[in-house]
Amino acid sequence: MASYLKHLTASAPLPSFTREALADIPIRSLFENANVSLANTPWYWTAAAIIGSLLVLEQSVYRYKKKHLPGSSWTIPLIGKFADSVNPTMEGYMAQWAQGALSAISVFNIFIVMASTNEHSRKILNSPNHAEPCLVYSAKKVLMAENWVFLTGKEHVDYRKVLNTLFTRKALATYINIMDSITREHITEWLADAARDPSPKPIMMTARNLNMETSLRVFCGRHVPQEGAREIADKYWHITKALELVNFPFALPGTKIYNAIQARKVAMRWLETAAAKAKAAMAEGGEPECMLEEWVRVMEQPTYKGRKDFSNKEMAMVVLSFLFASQDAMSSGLIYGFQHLADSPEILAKLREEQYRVRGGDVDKPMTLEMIDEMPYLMAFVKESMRMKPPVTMVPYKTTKAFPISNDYTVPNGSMVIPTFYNSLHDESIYPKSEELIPERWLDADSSANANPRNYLVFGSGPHRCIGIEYATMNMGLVLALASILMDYEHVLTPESEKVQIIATLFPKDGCLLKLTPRPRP
Ligand code: HEM
Repeated sequence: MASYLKHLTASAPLPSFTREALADIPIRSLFENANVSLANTPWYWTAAAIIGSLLVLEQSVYRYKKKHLPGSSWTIPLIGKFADSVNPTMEGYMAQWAQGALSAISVFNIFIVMASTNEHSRKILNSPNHAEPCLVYSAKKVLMAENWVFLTGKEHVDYRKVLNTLFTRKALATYINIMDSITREHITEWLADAARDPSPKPIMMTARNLNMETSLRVFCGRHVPQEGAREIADKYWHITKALELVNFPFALPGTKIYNAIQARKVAMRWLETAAAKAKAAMAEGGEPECMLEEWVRVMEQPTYKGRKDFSNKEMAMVVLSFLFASQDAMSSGLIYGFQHLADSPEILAKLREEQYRVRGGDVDKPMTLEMIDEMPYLMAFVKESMRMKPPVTMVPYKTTKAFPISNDYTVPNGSMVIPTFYNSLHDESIYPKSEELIPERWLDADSSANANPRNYLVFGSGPHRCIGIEYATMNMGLVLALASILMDYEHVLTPESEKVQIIATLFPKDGCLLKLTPRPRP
């Protein structure tokens, strides 16, 4: 360290880049004489001068990049708004969005432009030549750098074409049987638990566990044994915690990232084995019963033109990416779905009426895609519930070149640029009474909600738009429908029920306390 500092004597002139950058800043006088020789100055003054210069440089670069955008006119040295991002709150985000269509912040010297309007958010999502998704820093370590989710441009488009075949209507028809039976098993367990202890309980983990088992079975079928499914579900929480927007960046033992990497290793072992077993099962013939088998079968078809040489590891990484992308968002959507229904008895009554009508009163009838087609109210509710509380409120992107995002502002290359969805989804001109839950707005073909699909950014937009939309909405609809005809559920309100907790996605702060009882059959 000492020798390093020795080389950095203040007798050296500041690099020209630095001088140019500093020329723009109001504290210029500090640097005007920066190239005077200080050869006789003690090293600690030299070090102090360098540190001081770097701190001033940090401020000036921030102000240079920020230009006229709203946002603090200076940034906290080194860490910036780190403290705010450790415990993000909806109120904090809303205050940021209220600053303007575009606003600036800096965290750990990463310059960030936040977009709060529909126009700017869509522009970011639909400008692949200027910006690409940048999952949180830890994501590459946790999901592995070679995972397809980190592909961009043509490579991404080609890979995604293959994966789109896993979400066709034919494939979804296979998955819905799995969803139906697993959901019924879980509801039976929930009711058995409630019979043993009728006190209200948060459904936070209950819903997460259901989603995890459903997804694992949909993706891997019988190829992940019960023991593996339990182990993945138990460890998965570590992955969720490591993927928060801001985290300690090094994978030292005991840190969230370290724990998440260990959890991923366990999951990958089971998922790779599942991919191998799915290939073997399809080689023996038979109809696909899960996504991995569907994938193998699609590749065998004569009409299939894409890649065929997917290794077990690659297939496992895709499943891992789906688990990662689905688990938190779908759980958030489901938990708010329960909360919204329990708090809106009129809506719940309409949803139940539709269920009994389409099922002819038979609550044991397994759900099919054709039945879902006849349940517009259910699906309108799911859509509206996520409009009110979008599970994902923002997705970080990074600029790959200078990005002229508006007439008077260009986001510098290498910045983070964040499209946000909340304002789009609560725009009073598109969604009148936007703070009210009104599923009917989606049932009227001429409503402003339906006339402006561009505003519905719950699943993003552009080349990286969510691949699992149909699967996610269908699963949420199915769970809420079955829960509503098989159970009565009462939401026990607490002072935290309306407060939002952000764990990557949004959740009610009290975890949504529900009191469950079996519902008499019609
Ligand atoms: C309610 C549930 C869900 C919500 C709200 C949601 C939301 C999102 C959003 C906002 C994005 C970013 C889009 C963009 O950058 O434009 C995304 C991407 C993605 N989602 Fe979802 N998602 C959900 C469920 C799922 C499920 C169930 C799966 C998998 C089966 C999934 C897989 C993915 C993948 C793989 C991507 C990245 C796509 C790409 O880069 O091409 N998501 N999702």
